[in-house]
Amino acid sequence: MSEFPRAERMVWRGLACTRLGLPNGDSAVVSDFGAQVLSWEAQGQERLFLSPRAVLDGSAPIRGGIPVCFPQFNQRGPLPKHGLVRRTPWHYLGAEVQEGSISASWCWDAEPSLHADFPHGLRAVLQVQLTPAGLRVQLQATNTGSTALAFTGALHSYLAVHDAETARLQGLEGQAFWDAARGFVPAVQDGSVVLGEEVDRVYARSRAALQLHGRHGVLDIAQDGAWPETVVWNPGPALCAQLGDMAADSWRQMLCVEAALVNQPQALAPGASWQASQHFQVR
Ligand SMILES: O=P(O)(O)OC[C@H]1O[C@@H](O)[C@H](O)[C@@H](O)[C@@H]1O
Repeated sequence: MSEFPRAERMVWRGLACTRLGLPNGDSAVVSDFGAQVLSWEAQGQERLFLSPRAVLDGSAPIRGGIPVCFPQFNQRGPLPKHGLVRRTPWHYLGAEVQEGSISASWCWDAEPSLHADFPHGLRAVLQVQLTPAGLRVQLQATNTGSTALAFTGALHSYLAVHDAETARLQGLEGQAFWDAARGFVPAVQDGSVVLGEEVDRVYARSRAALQLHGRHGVLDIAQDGAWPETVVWNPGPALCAQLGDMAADSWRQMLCVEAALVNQPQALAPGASWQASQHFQVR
């Protein structure tokens, strides 16, 4: 803890990271690998899930925290699942103190030669801002090449759940969705989302913040309109048992609530930029 907001470069569980800290004790740890937030502590509680079996040696995407899926969501295109940037180091740009808060940024650059299926110039910048009891993550994309491109993506936030029996996600009631775990059949959300069976749903974004209710209070989850969809994912016990980087009961400890761009790829003309953020606030 220190008197002022501060950013510290460090090695955290073997990974080059930046730790952001506030005078009230809140902190966030962000890895250069994937520009991935790995920990966010607010009001003395860890708010993100990081799998006890996460691979942290740079050989695979990290299971937990806030992976950045970009420039492709899931398997909706020819690139590796969830895109290129979650499996590679980003360049740390530095940190900036604002009144009562601190933010840090990372960038990732693609040249047309980077990947045969993505022959474009693209720059991604991720900014992570820590505020009292809050965390804002913003992704910016700029077409730095000479050809038009289109992308999909997500901030794949793994939120910590401390009591699977009573945890519930509110705020999606009445929203249209389809569930990849149930044959992609269009449906409308009835009531809260609870943990149990696998859910792999893509919802139309809700204008109002969602609320994750749990043992440690309520977490408000908001995303701006440039993320048109919200993905809610929990593998449930059967799929979780097949995931080598999850413990058998990890599905009971997390719920992914992802700010996403899935259904309609975003076009970017040469020189054009796009940006969108997701915001978490403990009540
Ligand atoms: O195991 P991965 O590649 O990190 O993906 C996890 C999940 O990510 C979600 O965003 C997808 O909707 C799921 O279909 C997918 O299984």
